[in-house]
Amino acid sequence: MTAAETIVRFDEIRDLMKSLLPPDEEAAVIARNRQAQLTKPAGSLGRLEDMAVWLATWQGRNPPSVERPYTAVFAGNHGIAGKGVSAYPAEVTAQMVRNFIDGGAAVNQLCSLANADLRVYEMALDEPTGDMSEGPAMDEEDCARAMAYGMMAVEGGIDVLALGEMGIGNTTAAAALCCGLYGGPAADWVGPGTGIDAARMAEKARLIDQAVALHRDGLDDPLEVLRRLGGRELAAIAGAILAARMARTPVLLDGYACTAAAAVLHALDPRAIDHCLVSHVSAEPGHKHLLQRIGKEALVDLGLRLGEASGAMVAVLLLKAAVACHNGMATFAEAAVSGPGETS
Ligand SMILES: Cc1cc2ncn([C@H]3O[C@H](COP(=O)(O)O)[C@@H](O)[C@H]3O)c2cc1C
Ligand SMILES: O=C(O)c1cccnc1
Repeated sequence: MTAAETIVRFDEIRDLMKSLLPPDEEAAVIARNRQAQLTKPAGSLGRLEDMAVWLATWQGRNPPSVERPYTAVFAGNHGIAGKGVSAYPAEVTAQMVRNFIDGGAAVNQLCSLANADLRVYEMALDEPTGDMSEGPAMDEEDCARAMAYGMMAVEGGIDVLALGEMGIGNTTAAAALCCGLYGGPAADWVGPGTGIDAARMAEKARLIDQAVALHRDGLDDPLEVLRRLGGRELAAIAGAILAARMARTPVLLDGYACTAAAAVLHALDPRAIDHCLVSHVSAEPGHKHLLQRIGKEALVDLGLRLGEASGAMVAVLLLKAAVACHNGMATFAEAAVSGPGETS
């Protein structure tokens, strides 16, 4: 495999996409069989059962474990933020990075609760990407390097990788990625983000429509969509998802911005995000449409619209619940409990 630190071109990313590890079907069968023997009516733990089987399948081992969750939050700044698309100023990105380091953000509290290591990856915050409504957000090297940076965040020995982002203006980038990948008017994909009013939301959509029109000749290629309409933190998320696949590390995606980054890989090859679960459905309205496009159902709907991997961390807690039951419960035989239709 190409060493991530040397990647500067999309062709190198395309090469990596050719060697996606398949699911470990043997691990999946073992986990599913175990679920069938545990002391509960068949299927009664619902999606907790699926989560345990998913974890075993993509970790490629039984029993699956969630002792070492790792949370990566990528931070980037966006040229389009200068056009008033967010309720908050661009400085907040760097200020929130400081807050993450000092332990004061929502994601810090959730990581403490889940016993997860949190790492924040700052990506050239003083040099925002280009304004997509006037030109490409990034050149190929900047975008490929951002993806490679995300790949390097994936270390060995991680049980599950929770991904998140921080970047004022990035719900605009997320909506633009969706428009670029799936088409439709931007109004179908935009939302209030940090809390803009209807007039600013209309302007947000107008700017995205302008950007998509400007870049229309390059939008057949999902990596070009990412380069022209995305952002560094979103490219890094895509890179981290890809590297996690190579490392047999299951991934929990966060909200709209994070899923939009994953959708770029899905557009390149629908199998590329099979090892990812969508943690929650964001209150950002485009997220629901996006989940339909990529064929995934979120674990929960809590009305979150924060980002930072906050929803992914709630999902880590659910995953811990799933694994505790899966690994710790007695089987019918062990507990001498009669199975369905058995008489004692
Ligand atoms: C204090 C604060 C903390 C945040 N944590 C995540 N976001 C979230 O809001 C931003 C996206 O919304 P928009 O596109 O409207 O700018 C991202 O940085 C995202 O992670 C935050 C935003 C703020 C203001
Ligand atoms: O769902 C998200 O990713 C989201 C929503 C609002 C603000 N920031 C992120």
